[in-house]
Amino acid sequence: MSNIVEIRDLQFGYGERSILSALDMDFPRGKVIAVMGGSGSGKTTILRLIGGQLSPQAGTVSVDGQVVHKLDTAALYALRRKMGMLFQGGALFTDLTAFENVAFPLREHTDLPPELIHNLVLLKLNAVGLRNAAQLKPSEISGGMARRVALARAVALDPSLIMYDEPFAGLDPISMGVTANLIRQLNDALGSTSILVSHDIHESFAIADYVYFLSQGQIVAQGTPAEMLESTHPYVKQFVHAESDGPVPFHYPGKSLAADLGLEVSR
Ligand SMILES: Nc1ncnc2c1ncn2[C@@H]1O[C@H](COP(=O)(O)OP(=O)(O)OP(=O)(O)O)[C@@H](O)[C@H]1O
Repeated sequence: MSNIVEIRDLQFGYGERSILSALDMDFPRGKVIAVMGGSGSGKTTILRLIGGQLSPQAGTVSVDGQVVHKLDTAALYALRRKMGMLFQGGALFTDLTAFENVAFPLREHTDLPPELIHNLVLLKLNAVGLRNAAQLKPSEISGGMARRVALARAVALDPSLIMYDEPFAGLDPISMGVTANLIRQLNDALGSTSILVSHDIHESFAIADYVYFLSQGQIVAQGTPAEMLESTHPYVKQFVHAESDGPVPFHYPGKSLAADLGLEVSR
């Protein structure tokens, strides 16, 4: 099957509040796919549905040909083993060294002998340029380096699907570029598929093969980064060119300013 993840006619809400509706998305194998949209548009919720932390009210999410919400606990656990996840903020265990952080999933999910774990961890740290920082703790490295350790940890088990939730948040421009390039390199070196949830147009467009734009729980535009840069869709234009007003209004809806200032002429 050419798509590692397929979302079909998906409906999801928290309680009564609908978050995603009639959602269809494809994530082809080997690609880096960006899911973009404003705060609260439902991006993280999509990752949680793919990871099976949430179940849809209707429709399906399939990963590797299996409908996620129909799996029993053992099958879901086995599927999750194929997924790597970089959570928002990419929090590391603060009292463990970079080495121990990356070793953690290997010790948790495999019975590999210690020498092999040792070598695998050094290879992962080497891939993110931090082999020589193996014995440092998060408080002893920069935020950008910590994010790279978190990347190494996310790919420790050679996942076939890697999900990144806002991997560029809080990084300086140089670290952002380094992180973006690493996401692409790790994807291609491992032959995996990456889903990148981000607000950051510049970094995401630089490495993504395909982009989905999500607004109010629906896909409003999709295509290659080049196609999205040329798009005349009002939401995409507002997002890509960082315009303050457009389909996403600058003003929180409500009374007009004139009404609030008592200047509205009554007819
Ligand atoms: N556990 C929850 N219970 C109720 N509502 C929630 C819960 N988690 C998220 N929401 C709401 O669902 C909506 C979508 O949230 P989600 O985190 O998927 O958005 P997002 O696009 O990832 O936003 P951001 O970029 O700000 O992280 C938001 O309005 C949020 O307030």
